[in-house]
Amino acid sequence: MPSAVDFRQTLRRQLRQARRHLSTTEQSLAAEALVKAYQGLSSAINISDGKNIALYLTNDGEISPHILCEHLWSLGHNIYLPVVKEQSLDFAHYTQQHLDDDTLWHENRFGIKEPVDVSPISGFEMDLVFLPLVGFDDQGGRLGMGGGFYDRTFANKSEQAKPLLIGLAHDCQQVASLPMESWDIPLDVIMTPTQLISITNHTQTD
Ligand SMILES: Nc1nc2c(c(=O)[nH]1)N(C=O)[C@@H](CNc1ccc(C(=O)N[C@@H](CCC(=O)O)C(=O)O)cc1)CN2
Ligand SMILES: Nc1ncnc2c1ncn2[C@@H]1O[C@H](COP(=O)(O)OP(=O)(O)OP(=O)(O)O)[C@@H](O)[C@H]1O
Repeated sequence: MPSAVDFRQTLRRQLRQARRHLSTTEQSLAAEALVKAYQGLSSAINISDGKNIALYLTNDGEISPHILCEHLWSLGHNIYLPVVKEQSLDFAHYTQQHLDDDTLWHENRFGIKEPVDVSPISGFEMDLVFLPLVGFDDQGGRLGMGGGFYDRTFANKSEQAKPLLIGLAHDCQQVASLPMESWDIPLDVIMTPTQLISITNHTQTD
């Protein structure tokens, strides 16, 4: 019988392939649809101005938060991107200046760009964290790239405490049920181009 680890690896390979095979048009429409999904979220919970919000730069066919990012900047939120440490993540401030200045960036060991920031801050200083993912289920289960970075970063988070963890995904990344491991931190919300799935009870972010 295949082990749970083998099962996660097989699923990871299949779901990564599925998202990489989406067309450029499908990717653009999906990125745009996230703004609508976010508007649904912010009308359901109270997200006041000037929040600290973590996004990510798209990689390997992930749904792109770049249009959502422009929207959040326009609302006056502070945007952060993950910075890979040894085994977990800190978050670096990301501003519109980064869009046209290559010197403000460097590449991490996975070839993903990170803002150069001498004092990135802890994930617990975020109000909302949008997480990339490979697979999800409707119970808040998340399968990531396999590094355990987000799980370690939020390992001591109690339910209800900030930040609100929101998985972003294409619809083709949904699976019926993911086997949860002891270290897996469940998502509070999942946003796809067509769904806003709320797992925990949250009425506001402050
Ligand atoms: N866009 C994005 N940023 C992210 C993550 C992510 O999943 N997506 N992470 C989520 O934790 C962290 C980085 N973890 C990652 C783990 C593996 C790979 C990856 O592409 N692995 C390749 C091998 C690349 C290499 O070693 O050079 C692979 O498995 O094919 C990327 C990011 C922080 N930033
Ligand atoms: N809190 C933790 N403490 C110690 N090890 C952990 C913790 N969280 C995860 N790990 C380890 O990280 C490894 C990868 O975990 P997992 O497969 O759940 O990563 P992932 O969620 O897919 O990755 P990512 O969050 O980077 O996208 C596991 O082998 C697990 O042992």
